[in-house]
Amino acid sequence: MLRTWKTVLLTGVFTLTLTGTSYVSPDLFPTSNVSAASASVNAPGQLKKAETSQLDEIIKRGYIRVGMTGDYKPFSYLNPETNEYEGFDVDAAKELAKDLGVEVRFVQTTWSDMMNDLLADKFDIAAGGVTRNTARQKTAYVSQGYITFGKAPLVRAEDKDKYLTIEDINKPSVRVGVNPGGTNEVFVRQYLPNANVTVVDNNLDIPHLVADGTYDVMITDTVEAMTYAKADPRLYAALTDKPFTKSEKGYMIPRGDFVYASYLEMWMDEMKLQGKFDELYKKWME
Ligand SMILES: O=C(O)C(=O)C[C@]1(C(=O)O)C=C[C@@H](O)C=C1
Repeated sequence: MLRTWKTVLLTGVFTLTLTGTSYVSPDLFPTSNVSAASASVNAPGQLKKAETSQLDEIIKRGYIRVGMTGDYKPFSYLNPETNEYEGFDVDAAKELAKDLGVEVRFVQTTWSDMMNDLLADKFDIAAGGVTRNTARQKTAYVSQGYITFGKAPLVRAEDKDKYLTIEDINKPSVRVGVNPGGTNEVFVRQYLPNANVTVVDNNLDIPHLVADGTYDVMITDTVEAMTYAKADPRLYAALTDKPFTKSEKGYMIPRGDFVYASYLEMWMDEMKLQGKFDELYKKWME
């Protein structure tokens, strides 16, 4: 389903860094948008005591609930044929569960709902290509990063030299497809106000709609652009070596739980130290 650009309402501001430039951009998850009911689950500023850590609850429960959108290759993909989640962060979540000695259960969310769903205790951790940013860190706990990437254009192969700057894209004649609620939309709203933008609810549709000529550009993360360009010769991932922005992916858990956060950080340190994230890069990104 397509939605017009004007129907999207996001509020608030946060600061991002565009290669060498500081700028202000809409906040994806402003604290004011968090409903009172969900915020009371673990409201900002409310510190949990070590003995009530969510880490213990997960272990006692016997499974960890991992929130994912399933629409973002190669990090998380809900395969409609098998109804199973696949991807880098699906494998990482299974490793996390193994390390905890519990089962893993995936809970579907959307980029627009992810923060509220986390605060409403629908899952224990948000994963699947979540971009680290200080806006999110104000409301949840965002882990260390595990991969660096940037925003760049995914275009048709025949247009490989056509959309190499913001100015090339920011024109009424350029049709841009973007998913709602994530950092792609933040970027497009901030930098491409003059482009002909359509918000496409299903992120998985956009690369195909670029390939078939419905849109000219998908602004997305370099990792995703490369995945689609590799799978479809009609597509080209531009500027992968010098993207418009630079960010990292991480995981989000409720804030104020020192025991759970420390565990997550040590598990990530170990994933790096033991080369397990490297194995996942090779499997999903090379
Ligand atoms: O919001 C985020 O953290 C994301 O990185 C998710 C996001 C986005 O920016 O919209 C990233 C790329 C995908 O195409 C879809 C979702």
